[in-house]
Amino acid sequence: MHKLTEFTARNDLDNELAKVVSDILAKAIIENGKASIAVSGGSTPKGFFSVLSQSDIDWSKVTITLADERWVPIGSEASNTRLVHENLLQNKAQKAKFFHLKQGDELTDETLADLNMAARKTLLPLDVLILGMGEDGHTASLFPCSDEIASGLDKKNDAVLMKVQPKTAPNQRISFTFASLITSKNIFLHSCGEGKKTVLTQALNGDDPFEMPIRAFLQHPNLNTQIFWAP
Ligand SMILES: O=C(O)[C@H](O)[C@@H](O)[C@H](O)[C@H](O)COP(=O)(O)O
Repeated sequence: MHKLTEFTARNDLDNELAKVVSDILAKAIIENGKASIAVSGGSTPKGFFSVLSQSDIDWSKVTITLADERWVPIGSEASNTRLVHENLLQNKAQKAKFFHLKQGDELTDETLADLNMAARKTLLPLDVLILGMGEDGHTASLFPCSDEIASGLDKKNDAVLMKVQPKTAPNQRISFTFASLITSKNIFLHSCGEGKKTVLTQALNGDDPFEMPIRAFLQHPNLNTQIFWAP
C-alpha cells in the first residue's frame, strides 16, 4: 500500500516532510523516551536534512542511522555518513546520536555480525524510515542487479544488515534488509524530478519486486509507504 503526495516545489516537500518526521520523532520520545530514524543517501535529501536539522525536538534522545552505506572512507565524496554529518547532524540535530554502519576498514563477517547485533538491539523497530529510489528502482542498497537481491528481499531473512556488491553502482555496500526495514513504524519514499516520476509510475504499474525492489515496499499489503514527490 502507498499514499502519493505531489508537491509543486522541492522546498515545500522538504518543509512538510521535515514537519511530519519531527512530529513523529517528538511523539516517540514522549512515548518511549527515545526515537530512531534511518535516512537514505544520494543527492535528493540534502534540503530535507537541512530543514529537519532545525526542528526543535530533544535530539539527544534520537538515534540517526542510514538505510545503507557505501563501504568507503567517511571523508569520501561517496560517503553517506559524510552527507549526513554535513547536512543533518547540524544545528539543533547536532545533539543526536549517530549509529555508524561504516565501522573499520574491511566489512568482514565478524564486523557484519557485530553490526547486526548492535542494530537489532539499539535501532529496531525504527520510528522513521526515509527511502530513496534509484533510476533502476533500487532502494537502500537493494539493487535488482545484485546477486544478493533474493536474500535482500526475503521476508524470512532474519539478518538486519547485509553486504551487497551491486553490479551497476560503485563500491561495496552495507544495507538493511527488506525484512528489517518493514518493521519500521513510519516509512517514507522521498524522490524528486521528472525522471524519477517516470520510474515511480513504472514501479506502481508493475508487481515484480525483483525487477524494481522499491515495489516490495509500495505494494506490501500491511505497509502504508508515504511517497513524497516534487519536480
Ligand atoms: O546509497 C545510496 O545511493 C542510497 O541509499 C540510494 O538508495 C539512493 O537513495 C538512491 O540511489 C537515490 O539516489 P539520488 O537521491 O541520488 O537519486
